[in-house]
Amino acid sequence: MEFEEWEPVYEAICRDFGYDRAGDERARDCLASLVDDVDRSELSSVRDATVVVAGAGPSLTEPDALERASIGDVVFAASTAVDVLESSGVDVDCMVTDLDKNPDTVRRLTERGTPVAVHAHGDNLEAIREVVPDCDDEYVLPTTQAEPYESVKNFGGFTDGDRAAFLADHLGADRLVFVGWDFDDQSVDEPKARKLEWAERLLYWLERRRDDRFDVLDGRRGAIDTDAIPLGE
Ligand SMILES: Nc1ncnc2c1ncn2[C@@H]1O[C@H](COP(=O)(O)OP(=O)(O)OP(=O)(O)O)[C@@H](O)[C@H]1O
Ligand SMILES: Nc1nc2c(c(=O)[nH]1)N=C(CO)CN2
Ligand SMILES: [Mg+2]
Repeated sequence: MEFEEWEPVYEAICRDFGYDRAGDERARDCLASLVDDVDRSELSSVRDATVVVAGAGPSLTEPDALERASIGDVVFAASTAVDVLESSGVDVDCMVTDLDKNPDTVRRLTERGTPVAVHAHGDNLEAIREVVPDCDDEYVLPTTQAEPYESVKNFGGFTDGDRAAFLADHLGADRLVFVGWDFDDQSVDEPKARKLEWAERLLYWLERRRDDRFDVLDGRRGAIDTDAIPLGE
């Protein structure tokens, strides 16, 4: 996605959460100073593949979610969804994270050669400084929600899970299959519930860009009213 297309959505997110764009840019520049722009061919298997996009909602532990997770050619998992899947015997091909939950998993995956898309934003500068230097940076794919800069890319998306879907789309995935997504999770706090609202809105946007090649677990396809919550206006 070109930054010009993403920017109005980004501005709406910043307004909604009171994020400071300069803070996102500082974290992005720090990440750029830690990770070089190298060719990352290990994700080439995504092209034309069925990609499972795992969120870290409570339903991920249900047997039918784990069964669905094993039907994809490739598995992209957000944050702690990696630990849940791997403890159930489902291997993950790419992790997407802002480093706020399970840094040891991030280190372990890069050391074994599994790419981790590490997101820099205004509230995780310390985590970037702490975790990224310990990783095998050949397997760190640096991302930002601000304008891309040097090695740090912007594929679109906001929360760890929807960024995983935008990344898979960017890499040429054929079908996206969603597991572990609980938009109406009553156990989350208010800021997290608002993040999940954005995730839902952004996945609907992605769905419209992708036509049919989108498969949401619980029949939500097309059920989100974006007129009620305008995107980027
Ligand atoms: N019910 C849910 N609870 C948590 N995450 C969910 C849920 N449903 C889907 N997800 C997806 O799984 C991802 C889990 O990542 P994580 O819990 O680290 O959140 P995050 O995006 O870093 O936001 P936060 O700042 O609130 O932690 C979320 O980003 C979201 O996209
Ligand atoms: N500035 C800022 N940006 C974010 C934040 C956050 O807490 N602060 N959380 C996100 C969820 O992955 C994504 N982006
Ligand atoms: Mg996170």
